[in-house]
Amino acid sequence: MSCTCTTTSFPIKVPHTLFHSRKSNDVFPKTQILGTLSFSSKKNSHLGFTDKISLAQCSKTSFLSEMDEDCKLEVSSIDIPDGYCKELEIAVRAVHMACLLCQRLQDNLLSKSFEQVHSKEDNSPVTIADWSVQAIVSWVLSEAFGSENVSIVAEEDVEVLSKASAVGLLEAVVRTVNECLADAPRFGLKGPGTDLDAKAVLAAISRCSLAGARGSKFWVLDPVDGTLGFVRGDQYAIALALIEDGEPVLGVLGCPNYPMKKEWLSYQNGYRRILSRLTSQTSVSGDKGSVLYARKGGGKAWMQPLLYGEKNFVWPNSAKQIKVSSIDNPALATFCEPVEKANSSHSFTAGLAHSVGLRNQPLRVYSMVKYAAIARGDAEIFMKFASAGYKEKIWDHAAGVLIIEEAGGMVTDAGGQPLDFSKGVYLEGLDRGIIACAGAKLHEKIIQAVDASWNSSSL
Ligand SMILES: Nc1ncnc2c1ncn2[C@@H]1O[C@H](COP(=O)(O)OS(=O)(=O)O)[C@@H](OP(=O)(O)O)[C@H]1O
Ligand SMILES: [Mg+2]
Ligand SMILES: [Mg+2]
Ligand SMILES: [Mg+2]
Repeated sequence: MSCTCTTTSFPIKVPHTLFHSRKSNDVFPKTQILGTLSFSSKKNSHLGFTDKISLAQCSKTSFLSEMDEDCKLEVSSIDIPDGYCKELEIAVRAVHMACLLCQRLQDNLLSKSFEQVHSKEDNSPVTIADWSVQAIVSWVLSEAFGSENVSIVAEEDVEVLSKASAVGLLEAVVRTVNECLADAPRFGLKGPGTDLDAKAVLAAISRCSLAGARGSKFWVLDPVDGTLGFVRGDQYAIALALIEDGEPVLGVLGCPNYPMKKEWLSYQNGYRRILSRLTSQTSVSGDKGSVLYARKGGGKAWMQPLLYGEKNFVWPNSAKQIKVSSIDNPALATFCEPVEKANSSHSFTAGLAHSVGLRNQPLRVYSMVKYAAIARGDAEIFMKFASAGYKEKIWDHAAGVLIIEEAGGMVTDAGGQPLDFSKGVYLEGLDRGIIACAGAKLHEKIIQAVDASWNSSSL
């Protein structure tokens, strides 16, 4: 069964009449093709031939070579294989549910001491939210598609939770997971019926293994990206992507704290006090928080506001299309970058900004919310130049990259190459840094500025 997307904004809307002349080259602009096109040719108002072709052929006129003269193509439908529709819907429902959970957790984290924040071996923070979201998303995907059909790569593991000293922490995670899953029917998801015990919660977390990153099709999850931002009452994201044959094909990015005003995004603007007053109890839909998503080749990216109050989630929950900004003048463009200097060189990007002619102060934002800002048109550039030894993980980028690309933007490394999600857990071969842009003009200027200044940098 395939879902026939007759309203997709894929390079053409269907039904659609195309005039094809034998002299033209491509019938359609080159696109990432996912399905088949049904059409009939019309020559002098009588039907010539009908055909179903793989959309990959559309970028060549070979399939029209039999045409003996100019003709009209009546395109009747575009079929995108079902494999993406159901998976996208379940992923969005799960991330939406996890966003509301994290809002509640962040609200009460801010009202308590920091004892709920733990440190991992690499000294990065991990909280009840990270473990709980990983357990919940893992459980929901396995329930929806059968655990034998689901492979998940995710950031967290059960090492800290399994320690004898972590009994209280594990109990808190189990309680949090069950409270959230009890609400699953509100999101159109099947709940477990009875509470999961500690063993089932640990199994859900640990079934997400790094080994899955070598498979041909796997989910990749960052349960809380920007945990630092989460514990500081600021921005963070829940990032879920589906990777097939080394490329992200679905991207879902939950941004529970995304504010209604873009200037509130920036850490140094100190709006987190205002944001923290907009708690999950007092907020209404649209106040703060959204879920962004896209499917490869869909040609569109979408954003739905978080649900508040007792309303039930109805797919696609008043989603609206988002597009990158059309600003390509550096003097008007805004760039965003990580908050932590340890995660990206602020001095190097300041030099790039100066040489490219960027005038606006950088938006320093935690997590993949930076990707969301580009996809929504709230910023034009995201730059990250981590220290030489740091290896970027696929869960920190997969969802955001696809959403920006389907919103009309582009993401490459500093050499202009796409990020490579086909080499396991890390973005192997990344050339110097990550540059995401709303458009090619700004992107080209930044690439040139990096080349011009790299040798004099200490990176
Ligand atoms: N040293 C270093 N260099 C580069 N990146 C690092 C580094 N350390 C951590 N990380 C990963 O970056 C994730 C946070 O990225 P951000 O872009 O949000 O950085 S920042 O939080 O704004 O500083 C953060 O994601 P989460 O762990 O999910 O929070 C880290 O995985
Ligand atoms: Mg982390
Ligand atoms: Mg992360
Ligand atoms: Mg994380």
